[in-house]
Amino acid sequence: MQYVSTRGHQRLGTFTDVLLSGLAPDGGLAMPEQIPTFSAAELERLRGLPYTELAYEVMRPFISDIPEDDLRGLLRQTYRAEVFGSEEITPLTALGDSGLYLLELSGGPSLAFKDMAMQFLGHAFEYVLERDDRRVNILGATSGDTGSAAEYAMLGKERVNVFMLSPHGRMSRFQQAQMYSLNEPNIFNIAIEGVFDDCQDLVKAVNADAEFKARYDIGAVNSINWGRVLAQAVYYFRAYFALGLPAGAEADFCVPSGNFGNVFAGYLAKAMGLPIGQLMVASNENSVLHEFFSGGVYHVWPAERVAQTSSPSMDIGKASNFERFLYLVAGGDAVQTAGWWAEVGAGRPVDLRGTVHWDAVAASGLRAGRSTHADRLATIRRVDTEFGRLIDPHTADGVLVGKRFQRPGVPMVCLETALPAKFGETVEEAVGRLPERPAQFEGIEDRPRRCEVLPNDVDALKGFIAGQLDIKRRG
Ligand SMILES: Cc1ncc(COP(=O)(O)O)c(C=O)c1O
Ligand SMILES: N[C@@H](CCOP(=O)(O)O)C(=O)O
Repeated sequence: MQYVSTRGHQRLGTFTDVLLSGLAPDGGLAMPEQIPTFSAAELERLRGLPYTELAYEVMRPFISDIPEDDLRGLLRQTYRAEVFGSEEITPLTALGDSGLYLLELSGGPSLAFKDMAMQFLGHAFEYVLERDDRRVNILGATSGDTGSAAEYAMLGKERVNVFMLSPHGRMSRFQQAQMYSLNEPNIFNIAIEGVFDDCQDLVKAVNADAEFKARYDIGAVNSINWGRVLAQAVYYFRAYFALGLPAGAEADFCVPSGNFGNVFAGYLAKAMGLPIGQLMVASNENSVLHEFFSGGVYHVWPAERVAQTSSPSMDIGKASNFERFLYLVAGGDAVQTAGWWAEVGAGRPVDLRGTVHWDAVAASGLRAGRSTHADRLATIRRVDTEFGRLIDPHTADGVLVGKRFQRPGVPMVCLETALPAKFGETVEEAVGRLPERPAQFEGIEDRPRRCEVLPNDVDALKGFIAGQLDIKRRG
């Protein structure tokens, strides 16, 4: 399978090439040249497979440059009960007989769904770097969960350094502590004076400097990395089969969304033939995606408009992966996508109303809803009271929107994207008690912190990266 850029049909190589390179040289995102599909009979063959086997079947068509046995080995190394807390890896739990289900994705080391793909990336990076005798310096941006998942996945990996940008003071105390308390020679935490979108723009700006990128072997672990999206698609298949529906029957999914990576992975599963009906995008108060799906205009929000909310990982005004979705809406027309992103880059709206593209959006099954702080608290409280289940604020955004858009007789699977322990303050506000936290995280907020605060300035960031790598090189 070959990959191309969303902005120019530039050939980017095979899976391991795009795994290591992150953004395309033209600023676009990597997409497979075509999306392989499963027939109804093939889908039936996947029903009941253990997680690693299912992951192999879903991912294999996209990965032509890792031998079959090696890929199976990487997946077995990744998806283990000891790492994800259960043999099922992603258990599906019915919320009573409400027709709502929780897909549990947060049993991994950092207590958020990001581990599902990031653990795979950790093993895959190590495999490819050893095979090719290379090193990579990962530059990432986080609004709270990608950062810790990436750092836990890359801890102690000899050929990898992680430089992780986070918005200064905008994550939960637990999230900050998870990252900043690490004291490892290959992990560098950098708090940027800005919002998540500023952090992500810095990542893109560094990637746009081809000379710097090549000299310092810059790589990516955000969902701009195709490996993330691909590994995330697997659990949609898993959840669908766990519902035990008759062949071909539809299920709906609701996905708490910020950077549009998770829900795009669901769209990929749907495009591969999984019978997903509605795919709900649940936003918080930063409802730029809701604006698009309800009105047809995509107009990114400037940093000043992005509010600090109680589902902070979704405080995003410019959703990276949305570019992949619009590329598919345009039928893989990279020139059209590049045109739209020139508008986005200039801060202007992309208006699809009345166009064939808007018809394609309507046919995609994606819909959106949004939630507020009060909704979030009420949903956490209701799910606790009615179903005896404590959920985190992001999952609550999803459950609220999922319930709103439920169709009679069609199961609605809500993705649980983090454990409540990460957001104790908000959960306590909702139900009057703190959530349980795993023993290894007791007192984490009191541990010493290691984090560099930098201005929102690309040259300052490049200087920091170059300086730290020089120090390491000199030993
Ligand atoms: C807990 C949680 N929920 C939801 C999201 C939104 O997911 P995505 O950015 O893939 O849309 C994130 C961050 O990505 C998150 O950390
Ligand atoms: N919410 C994310 C933001 C980054 O998303 P990604 O999926 O593109 O890595 C976070 O928690 O960091």
